[in-house]
Amino acid sequence: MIGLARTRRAIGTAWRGGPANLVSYVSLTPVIGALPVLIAWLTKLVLDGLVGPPGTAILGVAVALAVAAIAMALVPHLQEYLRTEVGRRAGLLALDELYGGTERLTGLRRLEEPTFQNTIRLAEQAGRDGPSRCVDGLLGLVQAAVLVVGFLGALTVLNPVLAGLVAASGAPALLAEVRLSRRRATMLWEIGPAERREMFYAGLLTNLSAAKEVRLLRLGPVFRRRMLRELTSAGLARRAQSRRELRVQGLLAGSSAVLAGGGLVWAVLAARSGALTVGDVAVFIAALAGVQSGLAAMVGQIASVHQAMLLLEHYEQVVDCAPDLPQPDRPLPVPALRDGIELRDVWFRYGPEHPWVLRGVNLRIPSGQSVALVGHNGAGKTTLVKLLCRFYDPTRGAVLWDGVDIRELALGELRARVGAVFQDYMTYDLTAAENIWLGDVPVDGPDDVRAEDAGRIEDAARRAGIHETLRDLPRGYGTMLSRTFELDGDPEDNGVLLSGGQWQRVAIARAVLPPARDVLILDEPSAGLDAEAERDIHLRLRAYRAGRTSVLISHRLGTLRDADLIVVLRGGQVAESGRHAELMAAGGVYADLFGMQAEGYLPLGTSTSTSVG
Ligand SMILES: Nc1ncnc2c1ncn2[C@@H]1O[C@H](COP(=O)(O)OP(=O)(O)OP(=O)(O)O)[C@@H](O)[C@H]1O
Repeated sequence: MIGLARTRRAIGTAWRGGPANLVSYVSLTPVIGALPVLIAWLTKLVLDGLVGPPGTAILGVAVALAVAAIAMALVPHLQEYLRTEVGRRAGLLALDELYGGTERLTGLRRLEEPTFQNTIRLAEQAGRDGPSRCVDGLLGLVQAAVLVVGFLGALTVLNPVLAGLVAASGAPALLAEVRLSRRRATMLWEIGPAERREMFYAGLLTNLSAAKEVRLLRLGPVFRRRMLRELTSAGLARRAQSRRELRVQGLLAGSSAVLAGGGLVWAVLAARSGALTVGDVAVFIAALAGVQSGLAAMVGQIASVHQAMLLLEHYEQVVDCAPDLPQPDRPLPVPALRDGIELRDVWFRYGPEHPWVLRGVNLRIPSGQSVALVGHNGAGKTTLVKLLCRFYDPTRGAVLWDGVDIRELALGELRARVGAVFQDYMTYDLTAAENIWLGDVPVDGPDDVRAEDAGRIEDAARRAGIHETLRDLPRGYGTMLSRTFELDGDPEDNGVLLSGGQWQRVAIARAVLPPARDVLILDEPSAGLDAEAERDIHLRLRAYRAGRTSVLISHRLGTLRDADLIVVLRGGQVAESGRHAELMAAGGVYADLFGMQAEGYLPLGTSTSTSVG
């Protein structure tokens, strides 16, 4: 049943890719199957005519044979063109569907599962050629079946026993091939992790972003050896499979050859005794070879369809995957934030096997105010803001938007109201303008920057203090910020690389491009900036944030002094909260951390107790 549904789906994809191509491809298939049978019979008639009594009319048969031979020479090329065209278009649709499926995964959890990554890799493989392999296999099966039936008919006329034997020899071959293909699909799944690791190590050897460390730490040899180790282990599994196939297919081919040899001897002896004509011998030889090769092709196609089906299972797992974040039947619209966001007794861990990161956090982020999150590394600050964006749902408790649980809200609308610069922001191998423009791309809008976007892109760059730098690049905002791709295929244009701080400003420009986000999250927005630039960006962002709700994370506590509320996370809970002066007066964790940082800026031997606060 599943196989039927999968076949229907594969054919449906090929049909949607181009019905005319598919119909032509299908129509040619039985023709190609029948042509060799026709040619063999016409050959027999010509041969019998030649050795028969003088005056037998063979010209018409000879012309028909020539036409059939010409068709046999040309039609397969046309079929091959149609086959690849159907495959190309079906692959395009299937991949579109596949990545559409991954878009339904609005959270991060599934993407963090290694098994799901393996599934995606095989699904991509299956999406690229699975539907076309299915269609090719089915049509190949029809083509081979026409050939087999035609020749089997001829063989039955000449030697019914041998015809029966040859036909029966197909059954064990079919069983063996289906088992082999199942084994092959399992092997592909099993070597998936090794192949992904192999690609990872190979990538490290050539990635620009890894190049500095790889060279300085001379990691090339270790990564190369690890890559080879993974490749070898995958290769061993592939070799075991190849050997298995060699054994089985060798045995099958050997028994076919013995059968064919026996048949040939019989035909020659029968011709000697006058039971067969020369033409009969010719058609017998062609029929024997035709039935055997047709059966082998049928078995091969069945195995190929079977394997494509097994791989399409991974494809379906991705395309039909349920959303990783439950969606309400009727999501509520997300109005502009009026009151504030509240975390109510939020508990969170990344999985049942992981430790708790947040343990009953209660926190209010009032609308229009700036809230700073402070805490040691791993305290859960980034995790908390990821929950605000609903990349994950709390394990217990709730995040409320103006009193409504964000699980009840339309996720797209919620995210449209939240802007963020994460610690691990993206650096896109695209132009400067595109790197900023990506901050506000309408879902159904154009795929490229338009001339009229230039003004707001520059405004955002100005707000992030990066306008002059981008303007002065060789091609201004049209300069490629990458050495990986050239601009418009121009080999002369290598693009430029920005410094870490400059990239950070580009990421900030991307976040502040939209006219108004209700909430702005800045996770270490100035970590890569020098002191002057840090002050500059904070002044700019303060002006931009004025009156908006913002959540700031920074280890440089000086930049958080003016926040309306400073929240210290410790042990997965809110350890203390208040304004800077209150927390300093309380003398708790924040005061300690602030004091330690301030000490670093004082002359050696000076105490902070009297100097900061
Ligand atoms: N995707 C993840 N899967 C499993 N554990 C994670 C994941 N992301 C973070 N963690 C763990 O959760 C804890 C909190 O991480 P988080 O990034 O929230 O800390 P943070 O306070 O932002 O730290 P930092 O100041 O270093 O940025 C850490 O122990 C981390 O190892």
